[in-house]
Amino acid sequence: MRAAGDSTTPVPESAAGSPPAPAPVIELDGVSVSFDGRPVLREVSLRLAERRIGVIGQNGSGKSTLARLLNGLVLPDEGSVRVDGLDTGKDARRVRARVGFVFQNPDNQIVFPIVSEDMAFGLKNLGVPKREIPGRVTAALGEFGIGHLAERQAHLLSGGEKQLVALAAVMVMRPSVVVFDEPTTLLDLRNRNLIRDAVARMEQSAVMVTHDLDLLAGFDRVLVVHEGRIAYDADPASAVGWYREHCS
Ligand SMILES: Nc1ncnc2c1ncn2[C@@H]1O[C@H](COP(=O)(O)OP(=O)(O)OP(=O)(O)O)[C@@H](O)[C@H]1O
Repeated sequence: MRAAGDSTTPVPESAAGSPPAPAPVIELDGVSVSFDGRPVLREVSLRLAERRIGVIGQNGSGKSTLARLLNGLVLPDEGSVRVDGLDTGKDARRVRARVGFVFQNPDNQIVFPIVSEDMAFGLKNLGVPKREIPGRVTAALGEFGIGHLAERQAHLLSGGEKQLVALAAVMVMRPSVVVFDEPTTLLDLRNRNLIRDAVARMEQSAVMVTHDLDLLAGFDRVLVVHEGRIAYDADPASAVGWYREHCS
């Protein structure tokens, strides 16, 4: 087990050359969640402050529910979740501005027909001045090497292109942490590697739920969720080793 904040991974430099802001602190305190009276997460307490955190575990163990708690998509039945001190239930808007969420299926996330319109919509909602929006959209698409998709119809893109657009649409909002729920499940090897490399380059913090254990190489910390509890919490090699031994 390791304490939060003892990462030894070098912190990436931002595009401007200045070090990024410190990773936000996410605190879960005695969190339990049930669906239809069935417990899914049980008394989970965690302090998450590392830049790269993986979440692994068997199907149905509670990983997505844990991920959704982090930006208030799911609220705890008991206990609390705080992001830099903001309660995910009471301060939902401010929490969502800090914590972006990339869904497994980008179709759940892309709303507007044209890629640039979809990205602009999120910025308008955030209250970003109109004159700044095109520049931010262009920069975010360029960051992921998909500037050429700006005027394309989102629903006609390939699965990998859609996933990159969904990631850019979250990143354009400049969250300080991005939660990924199985972002590579629908992708071929090339696009899976594109996502892996994009995540590695991100200056923001990332929490990633995945069954693709190789994605977690170089992460600071990996949580193993088992039957609704954090069964193991360690560096990637130890956590993956524990998971293989106890959960296969
Ligand atoms: N909104 C919901 N309503 C009812 N049950 C739910 C809901 N969300 C999740 N569950 C149930 O909670 C349990 C945990 O689901 P969760 O999606 O968190 O698991 P997971 O570890 O992410 O699984 P997987 O690896 O299969 O994606 C499952 O039994 C699931 O059916």
